[in-house]
Amino acid sequence: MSEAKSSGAEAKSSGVGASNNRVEAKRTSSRADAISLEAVSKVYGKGRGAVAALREVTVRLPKGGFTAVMGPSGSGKSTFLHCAAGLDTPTAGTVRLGGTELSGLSERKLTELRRERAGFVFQAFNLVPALTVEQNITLPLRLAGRRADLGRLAELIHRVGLGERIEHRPGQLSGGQQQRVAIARALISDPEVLFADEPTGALDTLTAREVLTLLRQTVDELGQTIVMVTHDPVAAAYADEVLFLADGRIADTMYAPTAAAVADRMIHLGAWNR
Ligand SMILES: Nc1ncnc2c1ncn2[C@@H]1O[C@H](COP(=O)(O)OP(=O)(O)OP(=O)(O)O)[C@@H](O)[C@H]1O
Repeated sequence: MSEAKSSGAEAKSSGVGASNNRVEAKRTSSRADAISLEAVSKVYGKGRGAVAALREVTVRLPKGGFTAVMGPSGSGKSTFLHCAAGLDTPTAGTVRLGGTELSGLSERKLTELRRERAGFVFQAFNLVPALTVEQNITLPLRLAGRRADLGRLAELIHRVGLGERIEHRPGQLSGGQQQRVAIARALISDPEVLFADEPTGALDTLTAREVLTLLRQTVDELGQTIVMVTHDPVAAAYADEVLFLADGRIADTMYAPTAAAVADRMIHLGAWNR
């Protein structure tokens, strides 16, 4: 993130009142939604042992937006991401990905939708050790029985800065390089949404910033939509919008976040009390 964005965002940092006004404006906005959740609840288990991980969450995420999801441990962030991405099924409510309602889909259709319309980046990179960088990046296409668009492949390899490394295997790369391969792999099928679960959780500060800058560039230059779960206020400050979850509900929304404002909000949510 540039200093200019950082200081500009500081000035625009929203209090709860300001953010509510913006939420109001967004509800009437005509921008198409990449994802929408309506009254989504998720309960794990049954009876007295049941845990409500999400409680009637309603939110719309615009196409081309970068949304960070934050909240105390156990607040429902992973469950939110998994339900939004069709990796988990809500107990109640409706999830739409680009207008397609997920609840009506068979497991086979859901798998197809995830493969063709969503990209995933995880904390642990999840690359295949025996495959080269290029083979890892094109793996989702091969699994779908499709050929790589060579122009897109070259553009992505250049974008993630791994032009010299395409024949290398993950074990020969640094953590940051591996995560950049994972990002290229997630983008190769031109997904409607890139879902990232703690993408910088295993990286040192400097490498994390490079990865976050790369994610930010895909939003600014390719119009990519990103939803990213993170514990890190600095990472959240790369997003356009931060959703704060607390006890399975959206407790607040912040636009043009700064690390300081996000950290402050997290302190008020009691995120770091223990
Ligand atoms: N498979 C499961 N079975 C039972 N309870 C679960 C399951 N998955 C999550 N939970 C519970 O649901 C709640 C929300 O969990 P979730 O993992 O979504 O939170 P989180 O905000 O991502 O947490 P963290 O920051 O610690 O990763 C927690 O109380 C958790 O224990």
